[in-house]
Amino acid sequence: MMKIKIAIPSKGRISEPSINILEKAGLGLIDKNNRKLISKTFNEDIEVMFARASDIPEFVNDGVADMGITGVDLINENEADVIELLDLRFGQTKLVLAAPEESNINSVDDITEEMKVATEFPVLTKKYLDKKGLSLKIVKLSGSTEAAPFIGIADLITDLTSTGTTLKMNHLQIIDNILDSTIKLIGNKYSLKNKKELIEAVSTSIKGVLDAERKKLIMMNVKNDDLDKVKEVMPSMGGLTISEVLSNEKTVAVQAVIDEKEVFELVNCLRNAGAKDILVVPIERII
Ligand SMILES: Nc1ncnc2c1ncn2[C@@H]1O[C@H](COP(=O)(O)OP(=O)(O)OP(=O)(O)O)[C@@H](O)[C@H]1O
Ligand SMILES: O=P(O)(O)OC[C@H]1O[C@H](OP(=O)(O)OP(=O)(O)O)[C@H](O)[C@@H]1O
Ligand SMILES: [Mg+2]
Repeated sequence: MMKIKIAIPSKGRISEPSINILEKAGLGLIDKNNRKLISKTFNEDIEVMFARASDIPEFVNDGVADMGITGVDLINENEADVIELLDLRFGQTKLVLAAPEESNINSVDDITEEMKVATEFPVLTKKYLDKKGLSLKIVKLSGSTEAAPFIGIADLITDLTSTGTTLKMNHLQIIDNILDSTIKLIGNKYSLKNKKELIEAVSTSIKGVLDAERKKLIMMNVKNDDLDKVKEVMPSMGGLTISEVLSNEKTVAVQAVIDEKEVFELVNCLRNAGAKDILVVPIERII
């Protein structure tokens, strides 16, 4: 019987969201708390392997794992030849080139060849510098890159930023954008052929979770006399389900899937149109 392994980050900021999305997709982890490297899931053909986010691109490239969850920054830094299956819509960040605010580097044009750049991303940084026709020395670090200019080991850095707080706290300013990154579900090229069905099943389930995140199920009771008014204010997407409620007054139950952005306004309109017992319910998956 075919089995697949999905590599997910064992720690760090993208570990928990990765586990959550698998759980919502129906792939709850059975051994997630006992520090095992491999966990079974609710599906006996699908296992999860815990790894560092930075190792996952290579593991999926090499087929150690059939699928994986990791960032675009790390996929590109490792030059992994993997298939991108889904954008998981979290971990938005940018790789930027930055210099001390109090320096005379205000744009790429101010960079000179004797300068050094510190980074956790030497491959992406080298490619970027090559494109700009610059051949600076790259100092490879494995964290706290923002401190490099102030301890005198580099003039510039490239690092990830999302809120911008870390750059600001370290008195650094952005000189250029190098890469936009989010977290992706990726697949091994060969597994995608040999284990197509299982991989597609995982991918479809996770896509269902993502689709559901922005939707709500809305349910209400409506007297027959008010039904036309209610129908008028409901958005047409996907159609309404209308079923008879057994009660003295002629009443129906109406339900529909709506965009979460519409909820606030719609609930008010529905009340004014005569809807009663309005329920707004989260949806786990839409397949
Ligand atoms: N500040 C950030 N905001 C959003 N996403 C980020 C940020 N920093 C990193 N990421 C994304 O998270 C991925 C994993 O980061 P990383 O492995 O560094 O985990 P971490 O949470 O920073 O833990 P660690 O303490 O091990 O560095 C990165 O490759 C990147 O895609
Ligand atoms: O723009 P911000 O929201 O401030 O985020 C940027 C910071 O987040 C990451 O560091 P992380 O917290 O992962 O620490 P690390 O350097 O130990 O990886 C990144 O390396 C930056 O330092
Ligand atoms: Mg980090």
